[in-house]
Amino acid sequence: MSQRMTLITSPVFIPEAQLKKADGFAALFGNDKPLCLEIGCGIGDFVVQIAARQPEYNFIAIDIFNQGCRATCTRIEESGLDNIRMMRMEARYLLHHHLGKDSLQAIYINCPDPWPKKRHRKRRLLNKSFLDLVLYCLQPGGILNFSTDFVDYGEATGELLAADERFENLHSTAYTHELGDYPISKYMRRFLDLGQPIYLCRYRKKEGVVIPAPKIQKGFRLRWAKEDE
Ligand SMILES: C[S@@+](CC[C@H](N)C(=O)[O-])C[C@H]1O[C@@H](n2cnc3c(N)ncnc32)[C@H](O)[C@@H]1O
Repeated sequence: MSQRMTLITSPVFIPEAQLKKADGFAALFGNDKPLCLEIGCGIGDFVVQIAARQPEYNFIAIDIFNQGCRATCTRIEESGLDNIRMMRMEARYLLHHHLGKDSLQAIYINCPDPWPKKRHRKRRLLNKSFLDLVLYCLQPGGILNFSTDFVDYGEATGELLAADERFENLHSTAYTHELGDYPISKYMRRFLDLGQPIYLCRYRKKEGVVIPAPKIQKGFRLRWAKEDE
């Protein structure tokens, strides 16, 4: 799908070159609070809710969709919160190139693209090799949070995580429909309003788990418009 590109000049938007120049996220935020990441933040409604509740953490929100990045920047600015930054970046690219071993306190992935056709399932973000990368970047005790409205994606991810001994399940079942105080994103709201349950998985990386550095997979670097570089 082609995107209508607009230049993002928001002070909370961090082009990759700025991150490289700053030499890390602590310098960007001006403090070394633990870092959390939301992947595929859409219009940014979730990250603003979670960051407002947790001022003791810094949050990076990423999306590959230029218009979503714009909307997120506007939301962050309107919130007045100083613990969120937005980047237009592909998840695996960011994790491999800018977030290292044990660098994240939490990862949030809400309603990722479900790729419902069987022949497209291999394009889904959540799979075994992605989990290796997630585990490498999460610090011991760090939490992976995943939600989806899509039955097959929820069941498959719940099974994958429950079978992975490197994680401790924060719920008593592989996934749950009980959201508790978990913030509701735009897509989650849309499906809840239609009466469809959300599948929520929350898993903690166990202490003492050793993850070898995952190999970079080819083929996921997207081409950016010049102005976002
Ligand atoms: C279905 S929307 C969900 C948006 C939001 N999380 C919500 O729940 O309202 C999925 C979002 O993930 C983004 N996305 C898809 N693949 C991505 C990737 N590999 N890295 C970063 N963002 C991605 C899309 O651009 C889109 O904005």
